[in-house]
Amino acid sequence: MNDSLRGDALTASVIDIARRAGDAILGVYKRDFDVEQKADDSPLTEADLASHRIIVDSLRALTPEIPVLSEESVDIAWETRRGWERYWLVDPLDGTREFVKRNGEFTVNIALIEGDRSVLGVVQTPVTGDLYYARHGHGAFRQERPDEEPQRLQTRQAAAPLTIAGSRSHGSARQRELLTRLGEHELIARGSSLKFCLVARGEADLYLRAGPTSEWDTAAAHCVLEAAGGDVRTLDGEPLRYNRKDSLLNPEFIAVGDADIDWAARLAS
Ligand SMILES: Nc1ncnc2c1ncn2[C@@H]1O[C@H](COP(=O)(O)O)[C@@H](OP(=O)(O)O)[C@H]1O
Ligand SMILES: [Mg+2]
Repeated sequence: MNDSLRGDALTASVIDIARRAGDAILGVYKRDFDVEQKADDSPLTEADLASHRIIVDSLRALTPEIPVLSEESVDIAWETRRGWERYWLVDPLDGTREFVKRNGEFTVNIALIEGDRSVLGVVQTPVTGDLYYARHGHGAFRQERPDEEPQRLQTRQAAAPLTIAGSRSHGSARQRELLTRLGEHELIARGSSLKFCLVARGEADLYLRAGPTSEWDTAAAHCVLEAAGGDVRTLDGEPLRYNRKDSLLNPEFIAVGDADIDWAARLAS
C-alpha cells in the first residue's frame, strides 16, 4: 500500500465505495426483486450480488495487493487465509432478511483486518444514507448525510435500567434467558450491524448475540464501536478476534459501550 493510501485517504476511498454499493442496493430495493435461498437457508438477492461486485472490484483496484474476503465469495481455503497479514473483510448486504421485508434495517460493511484485529471499519445504511466509520486509534464518526459534518462518536457509561440492542429476526430463548441476568432493561430490536452503531453512539448500553454470526457480520462495526470507546468480547470474556480459525463463524459475543464493567462475569452469575 503506498503512503497516499494510508489513513484518512484510505478511509475516504472506502466510504466512497460503500456509498456506491449502497446506491446499487437501493436501485434493487425500489423495484421488484427475486429472493433465492442459499445452502444455509439464508436469503440472497440481486442487491447482495450487485453490492458485492462493486465492492470487490473497487477494493481490488484501490489496493491490488490486499486480498478481499466477502460473504458472497468465501471459498478461500484456510491454508491460504491463515497466511494473510492484512485483508478486506466485507458483508455487501448485512440484514438481507430486513431488506426483503423492506424495513430499511440493512447495511453495507467493509473492514480492514490486520493480524486478528479490525483496524478500519465503514458501515453504510443505504435507505437513510447514515454512515459510520472508524480507524483504530483515530476515533469513530457518524455522518448522517453525505453533505453533513461528521460527528465524533462516544459510548456512554452504563446505568440501570440498561438499554439493550438485539436482533429483529434472530432471537432465541437462550438469549432471553441471558438477558434476564443483566437485570431490568429495555430492548431495542434492529436488523444488521446497526445494533453495534446504537451502542457506539451511546443510545444503547450493549448488544448481546447468543446465536451464530459470521466474521463479516461484525468486523466493520466492531472497529467503529472500539474506536468510540466500547469493546466486543466473547461470553467467556475474551476479546473477539478475526482470522484465527478455519470456521468463519463467530462465537457468541457481547458488544458493550462501557468497557469498565466485567459483563462476562455478570452474564455468568
Ligand atoms: N444460522 C446462522 N448461521 C450463520 N449466520 C447467521 C445465522 N443466522 C443469522 N446469521 C447472521 O446474522 C445476520 C443477520 O443478523 P441480524 O439478525 O442481527 O440482522 C445475517 O447476515 P446477512 O443478512 O448478511 O446474511 C447472518 O450472517
Ligand atoms: Mg451479514
